[in-house]
Amino acid sequence: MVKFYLLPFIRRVGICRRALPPAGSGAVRCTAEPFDAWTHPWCRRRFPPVGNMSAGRPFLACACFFSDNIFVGRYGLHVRYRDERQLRRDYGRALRERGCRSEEDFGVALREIEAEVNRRKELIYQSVKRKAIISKCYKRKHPQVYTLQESFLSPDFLDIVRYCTSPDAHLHGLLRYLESFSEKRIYRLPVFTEEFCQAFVDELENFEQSDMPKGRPNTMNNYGVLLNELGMDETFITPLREKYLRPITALLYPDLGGACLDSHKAFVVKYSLHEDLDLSSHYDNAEVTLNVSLGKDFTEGNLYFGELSQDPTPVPKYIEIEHVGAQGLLHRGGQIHGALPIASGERWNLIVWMRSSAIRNQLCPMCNKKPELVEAEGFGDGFTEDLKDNVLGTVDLCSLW
Ligand SMILES: O=C(O)CCC(=O)C(=O)O
Ligand SMILES: [Fe+2]
Repeated sequence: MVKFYLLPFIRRVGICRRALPPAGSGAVRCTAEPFDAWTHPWCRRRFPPVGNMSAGRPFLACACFFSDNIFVGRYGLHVRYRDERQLRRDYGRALRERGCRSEEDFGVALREIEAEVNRRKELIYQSVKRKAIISKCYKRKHPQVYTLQESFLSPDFLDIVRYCTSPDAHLHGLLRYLESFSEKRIYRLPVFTEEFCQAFVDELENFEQSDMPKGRPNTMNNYGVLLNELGMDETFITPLREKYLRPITALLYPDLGGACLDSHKAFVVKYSLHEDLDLSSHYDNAEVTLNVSLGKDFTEGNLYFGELSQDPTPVPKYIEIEHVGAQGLLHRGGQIHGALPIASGERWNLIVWMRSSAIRNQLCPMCNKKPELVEAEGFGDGFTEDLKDNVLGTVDLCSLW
């Protein structure tokens, strides 16, 4: 495992809560984590503990985060960046075709890319700082929305979860409850109540209007809120994923680790006429994504979905899907997708990128290689040190959960 310079960073600000076990030490194998986990009502299987560890192992990131999938907004292009020469060689033509014609244009793009690489290198440190300030100084308007309660969830969603956790649940039975879109394994389901969505968006607007420090949700969305920085991970998103979503994804996406989605990155994206209007085509750093429409009032802004990133076709077939308030879409993270421009109003959507360490430890979905692991904070990018030498093995571990 590559030891990266992020750990000194983290230690310096005094927030490091763990030490990585020395490579190859028995500690990696430790699964004796106190399981205050969710227990499946019928099979009594226990799910991994809430928190930022997976079976006793800290979450990690892949080093490709600092060089791959860098989005050059002005040309709508994702690039891999090592140095200027490599950029000219690998992307000179694609950039020219997109309007980057002069040396001056190229210089501007290069500076944009370098700024993004530097932003990524500073990201953990900045995010930890923001989170600490928000937790100390931000005055919540609707404190109740920070802790998931069953009353926030649509009764139809609870029926679906009940079905999925019943002893004889199977995929075809579940599909009767969901709206399916083509063969792309995209499904619509009710998630929240309208009242919850309104209170949640009102809270997010209150935060947005405050003078608290704010990070960008991801490399492509400029507006919205990172929910871990707001303090919603442990009390809201983790129980939502573990107790409610995972029984559903276990049936829908068993091949993607749907039964063992053990971490996430959750954020809210916001589109309005004077901010972001749309979202370019991309795939998510996730095995499975949940996208819930929270409101407010808007027109247009549909999502579109193409092929899987690993199966590009010469003429990709896109389907367009409308947002339905308080309802969510589940899709594979690797499914190429984007959002069309809104024509009026404001659109807020909750996005949960759910990750399975058992799957991504084999292949990083962002660089398509065996991940080069680097230390990270919180859930990192959902990787863990490989258990391939462990007697449990990753597949067994997955089915244990
Ligand atoms: O705009 C949306 O609703 C989709 C956002 C999205 O795909 C993402 O942030 O990964
Ligand atoms: Fe996405």
